Amino acid sequence: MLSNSNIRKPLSFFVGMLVSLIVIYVLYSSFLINKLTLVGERLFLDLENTISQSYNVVDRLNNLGFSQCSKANLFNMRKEQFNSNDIKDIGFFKDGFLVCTTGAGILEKPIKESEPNLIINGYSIWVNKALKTFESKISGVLIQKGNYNVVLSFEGILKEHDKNIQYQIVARKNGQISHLYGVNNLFQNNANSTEVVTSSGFLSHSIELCGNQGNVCLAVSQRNYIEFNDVPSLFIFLVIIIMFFSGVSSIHLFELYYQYLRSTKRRVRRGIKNNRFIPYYQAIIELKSGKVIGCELLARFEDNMGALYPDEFIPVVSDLNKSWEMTECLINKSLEDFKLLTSKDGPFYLSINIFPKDVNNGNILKSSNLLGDINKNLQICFEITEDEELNFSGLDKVLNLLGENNIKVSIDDFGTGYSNLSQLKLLKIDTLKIDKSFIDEVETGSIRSTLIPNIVAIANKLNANIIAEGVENQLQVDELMKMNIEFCQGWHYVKALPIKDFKTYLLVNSKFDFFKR
Ligand SMILES: Nc1nc2c(ncn2[C@@H]2O[C@H](COP(=O)(O)O[C@H]3[C@@H](O)[C@H](n4cnc5c(=O)[nH]c(N)nc54)O[C@@H]3COP(=O)(O)O)[C@@H](O)[C@H]2O)c(=O)[nH]1
Repeated sequence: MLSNSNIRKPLSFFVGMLVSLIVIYVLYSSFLINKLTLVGERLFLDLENTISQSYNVVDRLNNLGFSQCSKANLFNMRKEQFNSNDIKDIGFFKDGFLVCTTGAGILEKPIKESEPNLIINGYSIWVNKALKTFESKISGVLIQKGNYNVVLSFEGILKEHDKNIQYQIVARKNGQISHLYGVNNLFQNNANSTEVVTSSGFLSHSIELCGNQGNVCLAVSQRNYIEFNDVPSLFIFLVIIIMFFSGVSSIHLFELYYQYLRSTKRRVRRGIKNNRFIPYYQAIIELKSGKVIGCELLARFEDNMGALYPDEFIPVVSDLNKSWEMTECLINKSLEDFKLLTSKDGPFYLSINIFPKDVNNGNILKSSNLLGDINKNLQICFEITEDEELNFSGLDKVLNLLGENNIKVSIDDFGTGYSNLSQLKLLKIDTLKIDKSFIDEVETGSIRSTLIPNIVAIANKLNANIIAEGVENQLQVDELMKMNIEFCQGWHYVKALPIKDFKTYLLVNSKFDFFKR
């Protein structure tokens, strides 16, 4: 599905938009939670100050020791109220009756003290108490101790804070919640201590926290986007713009990722890991008789994205320094392919391409583990290309390996690279493979083809066989035979085949056979 760009691009655009929407939501939510936490903590500090100031006022007045609602007593009560922002009224009690208040003065009819809603730290608290001195039209929070009470309003504290935020102040005693001020039921009883507890819904966020003793708690909540109340369209416009750009960038990012997924480098790396290399075999023919005498192993690669040509993957394998891994995988597979080969006509010549770098770095020595117990009808030949100079520092060991395992050596693409005669002599070369570029147009006497007799002369000096590569027609066959070339391979005879087809080819064109399993 992803290989179809008509689907891939809209899909990645949509995914990019969705991801950016989620990111916007998460970022905006965490911004709101942080903001609410800051507001809540500051508010709670103000709240605690207000309450403790009220306690102090009540304590200070009690300490003055008035027993009557005298002028001096009222004066002191009014002075305390004047000095406070949050105390709206102060009352004086005598024998359980409210006898005067700063707001109403001396009451004609004293008011009987009722049961408090809560008692915290010895202070009685009335919640949302309708004040009789104001004909029950005003309610407030009352705090009383000894002969004095104060009427508190939290409005002052809350007024200073953000209008877009909702608050609830509650008192909590024995697990029972009493609403003190603000929006009812905002506090969900999630907080137990001064630790801020946050909760998020899809469209709103809230925090809760309580005082040291957990008696007074605060809930603060804000609906998402409320800040944009004045300009909701601006907010929506901004979100859409961000989503659009994310969608477009995600198309580009995904295309880059898709290219990476399909890159030859990644496919080859995975191919090495998963043994994706398949041996194909191209027959080597004796020109005189037309008989098959062996084959060259040629690597093929296929994965779920399709096939890669050797010219694409061979350089990448080399760049990734995975040449030996690939060769090892192919040797193992081909030894298995030819395990049951039988011969009535001499050994079967199996030519395996080896990267020059694996000769230079000694990786080739690892092949002795693979070649220990192979079919005796096989004559293994390591084919080394001329495209890289051989470094002979480890030659002794390489020669030992070749000797011990009866492995022959051929030089591939001869005439195009770095080989020199003394090196070839040292390696005891068995075969020179003449590069296809010499064979092309041999029938018309191309300039390059006129060099073939020189290669034949070198091979004679080395006592080596010659295989002509890339033979494509009978005219070339005729010319090569005239030049005393004995062996060849090329599409004129057969292309490289997978083992199943190559077996059939062998059965028809040679005396080699396979035991039936
Ligand atoms: N180190 C390794 N190199 C390998 C291995 N397998 C392949 N190769 C190298 O990759 C190059 C390309 O190989 P490939 O595409 O397999 O081509 C080979 C033949 O298919 C092609 N050929 C053979 N006959 C003809 C022909 O008549 N006409 C024509 N146009 N092409 C023909 O030539 C390639 C054989 O090359 P060579 O190895 O030089 O004999 C190539 O350089 C391979 O060497 C591997 O396992 N390891």
